[in-house]
Amino acid sequence: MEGKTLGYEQCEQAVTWLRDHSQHRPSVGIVLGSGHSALADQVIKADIFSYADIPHFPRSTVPGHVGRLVLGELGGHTCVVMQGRFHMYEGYSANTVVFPVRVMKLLGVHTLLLTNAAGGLNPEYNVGDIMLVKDHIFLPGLAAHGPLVGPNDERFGPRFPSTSDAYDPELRAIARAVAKELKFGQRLREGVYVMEGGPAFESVAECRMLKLMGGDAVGMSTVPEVHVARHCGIRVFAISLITNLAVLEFDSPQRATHAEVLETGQRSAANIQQLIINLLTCMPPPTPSD
Ligand SMILES: O=P(O)(O)O[C@H]1O[C@H](CO)[C@@H](O)[C@H]1O
Ligand SMILES: Nc1nc2[nH]cnc2c(=O)[nH]1
Repeated sequence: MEGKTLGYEQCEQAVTWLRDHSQHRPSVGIVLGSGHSALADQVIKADIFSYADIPHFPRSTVPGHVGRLVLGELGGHTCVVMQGRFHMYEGYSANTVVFPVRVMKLLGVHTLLLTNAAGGLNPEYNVGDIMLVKDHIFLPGLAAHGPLVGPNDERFGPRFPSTSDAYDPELRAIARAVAKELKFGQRLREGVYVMEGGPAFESVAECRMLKLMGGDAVGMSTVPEVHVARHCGIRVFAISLITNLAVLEFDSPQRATHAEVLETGQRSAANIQQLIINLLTCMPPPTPSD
């Protein structure tokens, strides 16, 4: 496990560097999941930085995560877009995984949109469906392997944040309306995302357990970022692209592969991009209580 703690001062140093290198002052953050990098190509007046050049930023090690931060305009908002995220299974601590979200906060971001690739646990789901995340089960977090474990820095937020209201209902309602306009029909779902640690895909018994627990989709990311965003008062919206179906039958020949995850991501790129850009176009600023 990589051990350096990235705190407020390191966030400030990254922010100073970004402000020195870009005129953009983003109010919306976007984190792109496995195979979703192409959305960043839609950003206009883009300033593009390799993670390797930004102070304290970790490196992307997973195929489908390009490793660049893009600042510019998208859907009428000034955005900072992560073309690739970090995962705990890469050997990064939870604190490191969420560093960019805290940098976003200090950059002035008030709303965070997250995408991920996930396996469908809900038997009604099909590959290519898009699930609005309405809640999560944070398996590592329940065992105190989350980004808020350790000394609490009150400059970011309180010791005991609530998470029962993590996924903004107003943004989900707008996304439902946008999906209707785009004629997504049954491909638009709303459900519970389970985060497990990875990197192994689940066994059959594990998939059955996660489904019984109330999970609709399973992945290896997103919730650490959500915890930290909510801790520092950022409004959150998240979607899962169902890239594969969880294997729920013993002796099934079906296997999850990262290649299938990336292929489905490519095939569904246009839908994800339309949904996010139209959501941004319709998105009001947050109310003062957010
Ligand atoms: O959650 P994102 O980053 O989209 O990626 C998902 O896809 C990868 C597995 O194929 C894992 O990293 C899983 O978390
Ligand atoms: N854990 C997990 N992560 C995924 N990411 C994309 N598909 C899957 C999956 O089936 N399981």
